[in-house]
Amino acid sequence: MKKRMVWLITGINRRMMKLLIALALIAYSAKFRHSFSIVSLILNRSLQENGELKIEKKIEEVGFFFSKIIYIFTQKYPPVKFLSEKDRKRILITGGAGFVGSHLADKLMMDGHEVTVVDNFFTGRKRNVEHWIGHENFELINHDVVEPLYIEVDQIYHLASPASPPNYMYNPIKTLKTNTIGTLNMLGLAKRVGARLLLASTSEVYGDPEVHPQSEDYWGHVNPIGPRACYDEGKRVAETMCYAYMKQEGVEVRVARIFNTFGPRMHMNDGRVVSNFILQALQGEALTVYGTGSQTRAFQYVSDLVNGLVALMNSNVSSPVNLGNPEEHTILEFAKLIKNLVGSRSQIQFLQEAQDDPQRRKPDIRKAKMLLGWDPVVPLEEGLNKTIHYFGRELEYQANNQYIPKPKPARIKKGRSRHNL
Ligand SMILES: O=C(O)[C@H]1O[C@H](OP(=O)(O)OP(=O)(O)OC[C@H]2O[C@@H](n3ccc(=O)[nH]c3=O)[C@H](O)[C@@H]2O)[C@H](O)[C@@H](O)[C@@H]1O
Repeated sequence: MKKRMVWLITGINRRMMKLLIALALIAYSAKFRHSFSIVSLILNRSLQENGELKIEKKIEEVGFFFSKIIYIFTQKYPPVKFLSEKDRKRILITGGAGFVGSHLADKLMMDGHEVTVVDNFFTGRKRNVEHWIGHENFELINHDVVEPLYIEVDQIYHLASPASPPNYMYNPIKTLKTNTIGTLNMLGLAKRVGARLLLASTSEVYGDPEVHPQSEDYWGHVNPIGPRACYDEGKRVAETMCYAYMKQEGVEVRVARIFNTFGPRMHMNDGRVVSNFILQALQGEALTVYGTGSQTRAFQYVSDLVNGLVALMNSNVSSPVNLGNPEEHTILEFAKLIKNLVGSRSQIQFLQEAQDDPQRRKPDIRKAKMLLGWDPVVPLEEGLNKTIHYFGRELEYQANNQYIPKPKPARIKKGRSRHNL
């Protein structure tokens, strides 16, 4: 009997507690007095008409309604698709806090996958992925791929490496380690967990090409001991490693040869031509053209590249595929275009030509078109305007933080060997 009484009292208390908590929650979440008075009205009427159970039900309903509204208004992440367990993949992006990696992370997250970003923040930045931090499908790991990594994943996008010439030349040994040991580690991981690996290779494997435009069957023209070799040769051996793991261990590999890419989230001090010219034009400084400016490049917007990477990863094409926009321009034309789009009065200044600078570069993308159904769709000017807008905002941000970045010149770190190899 005593036991039953205790049970009854605690039962009532539980119910009362629930009631009080629900009321407190509603009062807190409704925030606005007006909404709160409506809630009280509903509650008062219910109190008179129904018994305690009905009130409780009503409170739960109202509470649920408000929590839904609050969820909608306080949702801090970009919208994410729901994928069933069967379709949802666990995806690792090495270098995922970098320029391309962070855009890829956005796409895969919004498509509903579970994304793990690994970055050593050498050129990547937390700011690029901060909008996902705390999301249940997202994880950010501060890790250098030169060290082994032990996680369970289905797909690996291996992007980790500095990609801008001044950055990769800054510490060539580290660039080599990242592209060789780092790639071996990721292939080892892919083998252990049965994941598919996509290597972000580069148009630089073609070196200073003697064939124009460059198709995937061209073997390239690379100086193995020049200043760019740490990157060119590092990526070439990374490709070799992929195919060794494929043949010997049965690892599924995909190799994307990425041509010049630009867009928001390029680092202000990146040192590549797009960021340098935009920054110079916005700050009214001279646009620095290396050499005569007659060397050519073809620039693709980052969203096109990301779509190509995902299409390649999910295709059955294991041989290398070029991803780039074939619209070719001289660097001088490009300087004039950016100056016009910014509406800048900057001069154009001709500086010494960079050593081993590829003279002509343009992708042959017939393979990607045919096998992936992929084609770049963002026009150059549209992409540039978006990038200019982004850099304008970045300059404001930096100014508020009392830091005005300068475009990075193409030179090797002070104190290191300056021998011209
Ligand atoms: O943008 C990219 O995605 C590519 O950038 C670099 O390749 P590169 O073509 O040398 O890129 P930039 O440094 O942007 O140079 C492009 C051209 O502009 C010239 N340049 C660069 C910077 C500058 O201030 N002025 C200037 O005239 C360079 O000499 C070069 O001829 C990387 O090596 C590639 O891996 C990467 O894929």
